[in-house]
Amino acid sequence: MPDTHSSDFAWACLFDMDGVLVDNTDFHVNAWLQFAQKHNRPLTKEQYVENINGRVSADAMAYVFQRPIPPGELIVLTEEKEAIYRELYRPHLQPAPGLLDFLVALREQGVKLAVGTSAPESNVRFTLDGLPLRPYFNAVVDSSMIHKGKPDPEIYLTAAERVDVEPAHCIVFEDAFAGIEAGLRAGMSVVAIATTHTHDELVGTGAALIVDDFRGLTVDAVRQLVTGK
Ligand SMILES: O=P(O)(O)OC[C@H]1O[C@@H](O)[C@H](O)[C@@H](O)[C@@H]1O
Repeated sequence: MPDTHSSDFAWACLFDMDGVLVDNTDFHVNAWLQFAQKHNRPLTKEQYVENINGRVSADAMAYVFQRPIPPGELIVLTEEKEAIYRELYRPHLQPAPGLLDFLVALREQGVKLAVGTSAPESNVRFTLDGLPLRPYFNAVVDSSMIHKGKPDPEIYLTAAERVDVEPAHCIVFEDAFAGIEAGLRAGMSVVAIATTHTHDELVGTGAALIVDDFRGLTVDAVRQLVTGK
C-alpha cells in the first residue's frame, strides 16, 4: 500500500533547548535574579523575559551590566550564572511532557532532528547528556558555534546545514520571542511552545502553530507545515 503520509523531500525539525526540550524557564529566571543581585545589578522577571530569554550569554550579560563584556570576563560570568542555574534545576531535570514520544515518532519517519540553542556547551552537556537526549539528534548547534545569537537566524541556518535540509523544509520549535524571530528570519515554519509565554502572548508572533507541549502534536500535523498539504 502506498504511504500517503510520506513527503518526496527530506525535512527536519529543529528544537530550541531551554523552555522547549525542558520546561525550565523559572529556574533560569531565578538564577539570573540571584546572579544580578550578587553583582548589585537591578533585574526584574519582566526585564528577563523581554531582554534575556532565549538570547546568548554575550547579549544577556551586556544587558545586565549595560556594557559590552570582554571575552575572558564573559566566560567567568557565564559559568557563574549557569552554575547557579544548574544547581537550582538539577533536582527537577526532566524532558518536556510528550517530548520523547514525539522524537521517537519523528525518527521512525526518518525526519532529521537537530538542536539549536543559545546556551553554552556546559548547559548543553547538562541537559542533553543528563537526560539523556543527545542520541535522538543528528546535530547540535550551541552558542560556541555561531557568531550572532537569536534573533539572528544564524543558529537555525547552521542547524539546517548540519542536517543537510534546506531552510524551507525545516520546522523550528521555540518558546522565546527572540527564537521565534530567528526561525522566521531563517525562512522556516515555527511551532511555538507556550511555556515561557502564554498562548495569547504568542498569537501574532508569526508562529504557524501554538501548543502547550508536545502531547498536542503529531508527525502529520507538523509535516503539513512543510508540505503545505
Ligand atoms: O532557549 P535557548 O536557545 O536554549 O537558550 C538558552 C538560554 O536561554 C536563556 O533564556 C537563559 O537565560 C540562558 O541562560 C540560556 O543560555
